[in-house]
Amino acid sequence: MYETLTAAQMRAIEAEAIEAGSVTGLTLMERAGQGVVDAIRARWPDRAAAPGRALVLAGPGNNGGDGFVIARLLKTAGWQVDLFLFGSPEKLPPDAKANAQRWSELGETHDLEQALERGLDVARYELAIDALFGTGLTRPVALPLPDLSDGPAVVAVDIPTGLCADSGRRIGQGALMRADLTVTFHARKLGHVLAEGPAACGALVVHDIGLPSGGGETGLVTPDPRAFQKHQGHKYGHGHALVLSGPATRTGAARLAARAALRVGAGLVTLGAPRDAMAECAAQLTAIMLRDVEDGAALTEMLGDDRLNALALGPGLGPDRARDLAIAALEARRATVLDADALTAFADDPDALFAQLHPACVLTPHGGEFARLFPDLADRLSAPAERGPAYSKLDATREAAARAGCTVLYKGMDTVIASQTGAARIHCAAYDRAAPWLATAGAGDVLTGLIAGLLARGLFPLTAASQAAWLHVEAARRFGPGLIAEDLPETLPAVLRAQGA
Ligand SMILES: NC(=O)C1=CN([C@@H]2O[C@H](COP(=O)(O)OP(=O)(O)OC[C@H]3O[C@@H](n4cnc5c(N)ncnc54)[C@H](OP(=O)(O)O)[C@@H]3O)[C@@H](O)[C@H]2O)[C@@H](O)CC1
Ligand SMILES: [K+]
Repeated sequence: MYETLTAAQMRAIEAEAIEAGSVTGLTLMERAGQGVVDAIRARWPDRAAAPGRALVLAGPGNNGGDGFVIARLLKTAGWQVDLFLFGSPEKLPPDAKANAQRWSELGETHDLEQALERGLDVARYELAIDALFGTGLTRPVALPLPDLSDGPAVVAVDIPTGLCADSGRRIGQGALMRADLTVTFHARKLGHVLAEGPAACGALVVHDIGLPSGGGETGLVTPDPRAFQKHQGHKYGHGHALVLSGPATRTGAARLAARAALRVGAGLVTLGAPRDAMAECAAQLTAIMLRDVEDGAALTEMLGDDRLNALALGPGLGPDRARDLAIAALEARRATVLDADALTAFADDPDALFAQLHPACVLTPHGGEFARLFPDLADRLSAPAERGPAYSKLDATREAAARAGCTVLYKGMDTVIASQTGAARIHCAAYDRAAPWLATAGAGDVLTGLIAGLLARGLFPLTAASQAAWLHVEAARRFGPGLIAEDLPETLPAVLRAQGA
């Protein structure tokens, strides 16, 4: 699992290494600047081989200090470099000031605000370095920054200026410098993987500057093959998932979920459908079993069979059936995934749901469902972020999980999974995990089924939800263009095989 850091955690790691005497701030800054120049060379070898004009925008802190290092290294490599500083050279912190001094032996330091007033002609540059603000950004950037979108290749040092490193949100209505390439140091920050981060960063490179690992608390989900491997044994040894279906003509969502649960390795999967939907479901199912579950009372009776060890309900149920079944399901205290209508059904009284949830449950809301159950958290998340560190999707999901008393998987390109104990993971479907074809009808139902299947196999809720999120995206990436929800369970065998399952 890759760790992600907050700005404060990154500062603490850096300070500890410097205090221990293992490295100096100046060395770290040099390594950071060198890392950016190396990444530029790797990404644009043609431009690096025939260096043109480069624009370096440096800020008043150590991000600006990195900018001075980069200006020097680019100039030494043959680029014509123009450097503009926001703020005064005398007020730079010590390491940045030392690098400003070294730069002054090679080129001039122009005043950025004056240049912007006069009008900065960005079209003359092939490369622009954004070293204005990094992890130290705490308030909106009050600068009329030039639009670089049609001009030079833009490289953000550490994080695009204007983005909060802890939330990936834009601070205020201030400027946001979108980059083609972002080079960060030591580890990803939360802002690279949440909210607007991935869209603003372009490609992301993490450059090692020789700091010890550890210090972060939220990891990015990576596959755990042990979660997928199937040990020898009877089918009942791999669990029995029950997926509840909606009425006739609305059974597709539950059937998709059931198929995903079976493909991910649950020993048995049963679809529980109301009487009017039995014929429709029977015509569609083979390996998946079918039982008549008319209402909550019927479900309670059925759950007398304790081999049914994981439930999935929500997709296609309709709110009334969803509420009735959810109450019965939660009373039975089984591992249970609640999605879609099973969340919306409690929009008028979320506390009634929270009172019944227990630690073996997983809620899988998308943005709208999250707002219905946790309106105050959603409001905080959508209110403009005036200061950094801003309230993040990670903060909101953690609070939601604590309130619900169970695991919450808050869907999105930046899926956040948190348990009621505060443990959390992020699955970022961007950069080398981008899965644009996953935005398709029914994909969420498949995710519900994957979680239920892994719960049936005995995984803990946080692990089941995290690994399901990874499998879901991996299947979409493997299938690629033209993907529809039905393809996801069918692509799973190849995904699992590749993971050594
Ligand atoms: N940590 C590490 O290991 C390494 C870090 N390195 C580099 O250092 C960067 C972090 O440096 P940093 O802490 O000096 O912060 P940075 O982003 O340069 O901001 C500077 C100051 O600006 C201020 N300020 C804030 N918002 C503002 C606004 N809107 N408008 C005006 N001013 C504003 C605020 O000060 P304030 O005014 O609030 O006192 C803030 O402190 C990091 O991103 C990386 O590039 C590398 O060298 C390698 C090792
Ligand atoms: K920056």
